[in-house]
Amino acid sequence: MSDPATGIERAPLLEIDDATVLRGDHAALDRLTLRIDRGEHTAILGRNGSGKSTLVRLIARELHALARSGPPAPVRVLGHDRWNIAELRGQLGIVSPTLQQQLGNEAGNEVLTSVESAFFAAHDTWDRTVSPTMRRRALEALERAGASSLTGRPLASLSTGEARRVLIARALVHRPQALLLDEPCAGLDMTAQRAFLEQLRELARGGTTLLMVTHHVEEIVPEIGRVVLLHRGRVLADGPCDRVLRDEPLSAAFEAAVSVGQRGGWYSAALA
Ligand SMILES: Nc1ncnc2c1ncn2[C@@H]1O[C@H](COP(=O)(O)OP(=O)(O)OP(=O)(O)O)[C@@H](O)[C@H]1O
Repeated sequence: MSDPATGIERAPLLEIDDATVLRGDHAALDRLTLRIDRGEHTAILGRNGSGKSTLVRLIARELHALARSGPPAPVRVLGHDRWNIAELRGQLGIVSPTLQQQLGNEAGNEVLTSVESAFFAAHDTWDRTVSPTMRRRALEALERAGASSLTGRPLASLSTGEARRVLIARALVHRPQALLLDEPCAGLDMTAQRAFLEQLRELARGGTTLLMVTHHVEEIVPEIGRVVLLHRGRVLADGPCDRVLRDEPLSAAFEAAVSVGQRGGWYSAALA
């Protein structure tokens, strides 16, 4: 869909329509319907096993919804249901534990080289000449991810938090409209977590839409205006933070008495 006034594509960032994903003989996502607009910073929150990683892998085309006859397609990103993986990554940068593991496998590489290699992954080419434009964009992505100072270091020497920043830089190199972040703070201590979240806030303020998938309320940055609570593969609650991040919905989602606190735009949760 395009805006007649501007000609700019206005399709939502993400549309999931009645999608069921089986893992084993069990529906990890059960007739899930979700629409997220561009610029709508959103957290998808749920306890272990609620279907969060399955959702990320569905969006990333690593898993597929059950086939059904007729439109609409179960997953559309920016209005399109048929993307090749490289094109998709150009529009929606993905930061996930799987990708972090892949980065770990390149441990011998240097940081800038690793970020530049994202261009070749996206274009599936044998010619690996780094043009001046590619170098400029890789350096710019490192800067935006707060990772410029890591240039020159081998990946193997980086801490978990530093490696996560390099992963974000790799996602940003294509200047995507949005970042899909699966458990972005896993493995970070509280200082590294806050510094990393501040970097995400910068990106959000700079126009990159954040889609954050997490089981930690504390990771929901103040820029995020909408929370989708996932429970047993279904949407349990969906709405503004001040409506969803409350004792009652979180207690239902986590199947325990949860008490929610709020301070300066940040939320916290603990067992009551
Ligand atoms: N390979 C698999 N085979 C069978 N069942 C699976 C498989 N992977 C996941 N599941 C099941 O699918 C459901 C959703 O799993 P998923 O990994 O999406 O949850 P999650 O919310 O990401 O959990 P976590 O927070 O622990 O990462 C769970 O019940 C899980 O046991």
